[in-house]
Amino acid sequence: MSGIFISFEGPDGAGKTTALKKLMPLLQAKTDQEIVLSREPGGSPISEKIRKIILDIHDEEMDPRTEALLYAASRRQHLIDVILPTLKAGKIMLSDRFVDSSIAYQGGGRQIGTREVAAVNDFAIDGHLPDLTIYFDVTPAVGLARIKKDHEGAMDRLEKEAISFHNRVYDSYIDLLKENPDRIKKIDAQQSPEQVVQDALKVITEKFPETFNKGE
Ligand SMILES: Nc1ncnc2c1ncn2[C@@H]1O[C@H](COP(=O)(O)OP(=O)(O)OP(=O)(O)O)[C@@H](O)[C@H]1O
Ligand SMILES: Cc1cn([C@H]2C[C@H](O)[C@@H](COP(=O)(O)O)O2)c(=O)[nH]c1=O
Repeated sequence: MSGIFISFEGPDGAGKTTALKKLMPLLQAKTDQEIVLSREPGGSPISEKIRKIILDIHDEEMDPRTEALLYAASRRQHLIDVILPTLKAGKIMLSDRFVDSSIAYQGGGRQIGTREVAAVNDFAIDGHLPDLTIYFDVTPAVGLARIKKDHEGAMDRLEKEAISFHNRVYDSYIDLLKENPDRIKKIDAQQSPEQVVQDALKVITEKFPETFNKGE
């Protein structure tokens, strides 16, 4: 039995974390394969340590390329510690963010360049791309308003960036969607939380009908 790797992407405040919590039990009810949920940056002990450095609001002077390398390093360790063992065991891996986040945030947002950031990440991921990526589409204005309402006083270093940064991230995601129509599927994340979960469930079960076939 081979595993399935699904990543979840979107601008800050898109609602991925909220949706994943509700999606997990719904998906698990449709398959006998175990589902593992993780996140980036982080997801394993070393990667979580790197996460703290990257998102620390006091690291104002962090160079953009240092930031890109840290995200890639965190990703590499997460891949080795969690993603590959999960897939090798025939389980289903759900990751809240993966390589597309680096292309959008560091490539586009930080203006390092998508090819440059992809090259660094090629070294880190060694060809291991998700089988499916669900992109939560929300405008930066809506996403940031949600975050401000939720935890304005505890916003991280990336969330605190200017709206121009978040607009570039958004534009890069749209480019990624156009460039990867088979792998990346968009859902409207400005709908109600319940509808967002239903749409994500539909995309996943339609893509892998033989895996998510319980209770049909
Ligand atoms: N569909 C929705 N409509 C309105 N508010 C939502 C919706 N989904 C999530 N939210 C709210 O938006 C905020 C951000 O949601 P969440 O943390 O799930 O987003 P996220 O994609 O994980 O963000 P980030 O990547 O920035 O951590 C939370 O306060 C959450 O309750
Ligand atoms: C993986 C990854 C993430 N980011 C950014 C995106 C968010 O602003 C934070 C992560 O916080 P979250 O609340 O866990 O979503 O980091 C990035 O810039 N590059 C990446 O590769």
